[in-house]
Amino acid sequence: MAETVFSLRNITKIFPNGNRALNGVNLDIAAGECLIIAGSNGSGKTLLMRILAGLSDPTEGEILFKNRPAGQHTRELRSFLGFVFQDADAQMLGETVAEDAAFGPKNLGLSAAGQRAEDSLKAMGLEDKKAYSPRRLSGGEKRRLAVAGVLAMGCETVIMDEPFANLDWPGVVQVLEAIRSLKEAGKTVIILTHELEKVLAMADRLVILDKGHIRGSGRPEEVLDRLKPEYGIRDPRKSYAAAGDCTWLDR
Ligand SMILES: Nc1ncnc2c1ncn2[C@@H]1O[C@H](COP(=O)(O)OP(=O)(O)OP(=O)(O)O)[C@@H](O)[C@H]1O
Repeated sequence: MAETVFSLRNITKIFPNGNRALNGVNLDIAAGECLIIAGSNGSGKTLLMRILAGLSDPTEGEILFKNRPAGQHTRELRSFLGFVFQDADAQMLGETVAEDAAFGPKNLGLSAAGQRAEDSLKAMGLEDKKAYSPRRLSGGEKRRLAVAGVLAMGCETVIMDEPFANLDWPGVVQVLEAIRSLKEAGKTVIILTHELEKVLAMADRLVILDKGHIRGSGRPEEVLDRLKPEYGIRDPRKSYAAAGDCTWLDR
């Protein structure tokens, strides 16, 4: 059994306006697993991962990083956990692709930031675009650049928030290739999405989040067998064509 790297214990988030966005969420994440957290818009996926990354505080609950309270290890956590945000443009900080990939390791004060950037750009198939402005990259390339940036920091865990948003098919394939290389490198990969059909084949485990509650967690097929229409997740094993598959439509 792989080592548990993160444990979220009883995480609850209540906003000042009374919105209970997360309700007693318990989740363990094992080293090297590829976990998909699926949920409809507003189910709490991003918030849960922002809390895991220390970017937002829970109202209640505890986050353990390697069995120790995460708050006491903020620096180690910063270089362990990389977040690829939904808006790839907001994450780009360099004038060139090479500069952008080197930004993270430089910021962490790591040695050989340029070499680290170069290696990670190669791993993401972007070595030919080093001199480009990041703005000139395609959507899929931008996401790969964001992954290269977290790899250059030496992150062992990569969270990807809606990595397929606004991508055409070649872009989707590029991101899937990036996920495959992360898996092959033994990284822990957490993917937040409502587009299960694109990425389910990569998953070791599927977690369903709905209105801030975990409704299922386990082997993808088993979790899908217990999907309820109100979770707002489409079972990717069903066809798009049959009206009978659209269980949430009034018939
Ligand atoms: N400052 C805030 N005040 C009140 N509610 C908030 C605030 N910020 C976020 N929320 C709520 O928290 C809930 C969870 O949002 P979150 O962004 O985590 O959803 P998500 O599952 O990632 O959705 P999406 O797929 O749209 O990105 C939403 O209902 C959102 O409206």
